[in-house]
Amino acid sequence: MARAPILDIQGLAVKFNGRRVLKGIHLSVEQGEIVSLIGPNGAGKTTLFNAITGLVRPSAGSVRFCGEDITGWPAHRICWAGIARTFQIARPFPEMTAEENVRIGIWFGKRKKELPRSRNTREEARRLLHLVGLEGKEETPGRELTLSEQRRLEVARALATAPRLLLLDEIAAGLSPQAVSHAARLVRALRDQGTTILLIDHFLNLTARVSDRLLALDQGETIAEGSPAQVLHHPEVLSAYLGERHPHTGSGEIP
Ligand SMILES: Nc1ncnc2c1ncn2[C@@H]1O[C@H](COP(=O)(O)OP(=O)(O)OP(=O)(O)O)[C@@H](O)[C@H]1O
Repeated sequence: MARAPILDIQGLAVKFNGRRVLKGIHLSVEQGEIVSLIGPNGAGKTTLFNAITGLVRPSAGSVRFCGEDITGWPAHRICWAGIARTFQIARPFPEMTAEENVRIGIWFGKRKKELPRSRNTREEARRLLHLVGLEGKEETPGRELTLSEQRRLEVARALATAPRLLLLDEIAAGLSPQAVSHAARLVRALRDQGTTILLIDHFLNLTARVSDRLLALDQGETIAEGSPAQVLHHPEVLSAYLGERHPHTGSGEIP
């Protein structure tokens, strides 16, 4: 029997004040896949993340995770079920050290009791900081980290809840080419360790490098789905980005 997809979204719709912001999205993600959501400003990418993670309640449709219907569950229960996310604007606790920020995630994710006796929360936090490339920054307060480091800290904090599905919101936006390469390596390494990944990548920095599959949204609807090569050359995707006059280049070109 075929295994159920890890994430199965059917006909998902979200309204804000009567305005339809997501209009019946379908998306199925298999265990171990890296899938990117792309689309111009206001397409509905973050709203889709919010609906999956319980921050907004869908007006129609369903979200199933590992075969279980999690539609409308509160955010903390969805996190405990195994879905973690980062936010577009990283907000580490500014006065806490990087290590303390990650330990909070371990406590929140209720994982302490699952850790092997030999590994306490401090060691686990350090392992995760090392994994995201923040070794040497363990004692640095959140407010003193660079933008790129704060994003990596967000990823470590999300990983601290031991997710099976990780949702990464614009982790490569505004980063240097070197930091984008680091983010790409990190995403692939996380997948290789068994985490399924859904990315939002408005600026298309990571899309072609890491994704198995893309879902392109525009004005709350799916306009294309398929391999990066198929979707990035799809006429509706080109026209959605051109219509926006891409903010990266100002020229309307997809970078
Ligand atoms: N809480 C809210 N209340 C009302 N409208 C909202 C709310 N959140 C999002 N919207 C609207 O929903 C639409 C989709 O927004 P969303 O943030 O999901 O787009 P996006 O694709 O993530 O865009 P961006 O790339 O700019 O982050 C936009 O028109 C936005 O103004």
